[in-house]
Amino acid sequence: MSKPKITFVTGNKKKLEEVKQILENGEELPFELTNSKIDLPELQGDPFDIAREKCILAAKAVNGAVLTEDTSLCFNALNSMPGVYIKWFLEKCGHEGLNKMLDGFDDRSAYAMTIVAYAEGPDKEVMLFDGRTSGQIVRPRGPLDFGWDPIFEPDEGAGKTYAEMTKESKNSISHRGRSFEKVRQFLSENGPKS
Ligand SMILES: O=P(O)(O)OP(=O)(O)OP(=O)(O)OC[C@H]1O[C@@H](n2cnc3c(O)ncnc32)[C@H](O)[C@@H]1O
Ligand SMILES: [Mg+2]
Repeated sequence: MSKPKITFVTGNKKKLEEVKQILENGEELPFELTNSKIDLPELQGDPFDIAREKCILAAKAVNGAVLTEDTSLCFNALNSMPGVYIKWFLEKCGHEGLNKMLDGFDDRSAYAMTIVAYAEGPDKEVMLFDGRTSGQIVRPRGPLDFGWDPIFEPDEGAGKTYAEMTKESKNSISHRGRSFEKVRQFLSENGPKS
């Protein structure tokens, strides 16, 4: 019997790579994860409201079970900004600009947060799963191929930035790893039935 499908809707291929690794690591999943590259609108406001709205749009577009996720990078000295707007700050200001934003402060601490949203279909209840990792904003170190990884040094990363860590190490302590572990637990009991 074929497994029920869940579509992970994201326009970001690095996210997709990590999510596949996180979910494929460990016990076999009772569903098949497929991907759709629909670029969903970047909504504004409270991160949990954004995650919920994005998932509703994705479930309508796919007309089936979907996962979506939103990732924020929150600077404590700036009362959690840029937060959900990190995509635009990174694009416009770069790693150096993000660092400079904190140069007037003693506190360079930050946290990364992923909120995953799941809906079994359009008009179904949306479930949210969050994961957080605390760290420091540092001058860029390591490969430049995924977003702000080179400037985020997690407190549990033995002094390495996310970019300097292996994928396995990053996933084991990351905002995304933590949120998708909750998703795995939930879906192994409550996932779609074929
Ligand atoms: O289609 P979606 O899933 O929304 O993909 P996106 O790239 O638009 O992603 P977000 O809206 O969640 O914006 C988050 C920004 O942070 C970046 N990002 C997300 N996760 C990251 C991670 O684990 N490490 C570094 N950068 C990350 C990502 O490239 C974006 O610039
Ligand atoms: Mg986005």
